[in-house]
Amino acid sequence: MDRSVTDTELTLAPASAFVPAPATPYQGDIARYWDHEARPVNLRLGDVDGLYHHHYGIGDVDHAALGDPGDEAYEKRLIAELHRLESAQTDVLLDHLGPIGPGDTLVDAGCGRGGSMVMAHQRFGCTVEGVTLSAKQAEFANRRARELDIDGSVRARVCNMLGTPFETGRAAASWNNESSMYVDLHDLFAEHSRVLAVGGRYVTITGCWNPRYGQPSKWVSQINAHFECNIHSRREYMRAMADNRLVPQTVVDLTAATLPYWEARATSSLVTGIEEAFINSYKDGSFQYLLIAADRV
Ligand SMILES: C[S@@+](CC[C@H](N)C(=O)[O-])C[C@H]1O[C@@H](n2cnc3c(N)ncnc32)[C@H](O)[C@@H]1O
Ligand SMILES: CC(C)=CCC/C(C)=C/COP(=O)(O)OP(=O)(O)O
Ligand SMILES: [Mg+2]
Repeated sequence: MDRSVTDTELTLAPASAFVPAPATPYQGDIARYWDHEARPVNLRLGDVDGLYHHHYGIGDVDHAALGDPGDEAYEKRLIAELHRLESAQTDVLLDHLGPIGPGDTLVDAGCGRGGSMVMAHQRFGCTVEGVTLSAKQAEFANRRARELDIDGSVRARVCNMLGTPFETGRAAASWNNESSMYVDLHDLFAEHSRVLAVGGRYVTITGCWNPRYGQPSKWVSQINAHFECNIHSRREYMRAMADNRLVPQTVVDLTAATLPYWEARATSSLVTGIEEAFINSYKDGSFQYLLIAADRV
């Protein structure tokens, strides 16, 4: 396992005070990437209701709510609509966590600015522990939790998801929301398997390349270069889960459900230039947007 800090160090330090050294030079690059990230497509969407996401949306665009593209307020409505679809994505992930009660603890591996953690706490009343490589993201998530007065239940730490300080066998559920493409899947699932209670639930929503296409397409390579990540194949997910006592219970292909989000986003003023790669790779079958829910057995 790839540990960068000891349990004792994390127990003694307040959540935000201690920033461990990255376990690898790559992780240092990723920490810097997210420390400096401030794209309007993320901040302006988060400003809609204070839930800040770094993942994509699913579901149909409500064209009636959007109204006439010629209207002055159209762009504002489009931003609200894209944000609604991103929160809908989190809702679907949470739907697959199983029965969670207020006494339970959940783990968000690669928690970003914490939008999914807040939504999980608001739905279940439970404790949510998040980890991110970025000190800026952890500070942001913890500040939002304080503003919402839920900092007793929702906490982000700067920590490598491959070596967390969480107790073995305690978490009722854990997830990766678009964060598994930054790590080796065998190392990742070994750590989820360790922290989860037997019978606990693991859920990921992820983009993966489709082995039926053959190899990663040029669009998939473009997405990797854009985000400095390393998208895995669907087959790798299944194999690494099977090797780590995670048995897929549900696999949902969300590819068709995410296309309306991308097509709407491509028309907005907040485009980042990566929209074409997502749309083309989803359409040519080389890339899939999947939810996998697995039981820890
Ligand atoms: C695309 S963002 C997703 C954020 C969040 N899950 C969401 O849905 O808004 C990827 C996140 O993974 C985190 N990450 C990448 N590699 C990591 C690692 N080895 N340990 C912890 N976090 C990691 C990044 O710091 C970032 O917060
Ligand atoms: C599905 C895949 C392959 C995801 C890669 C991980 C990633 C960068 C997700 C979105 O983050 P973001 O919300 O910061 O990105 P953007 O700025 O494009 O909205
Ligand atoms: Mg985004």
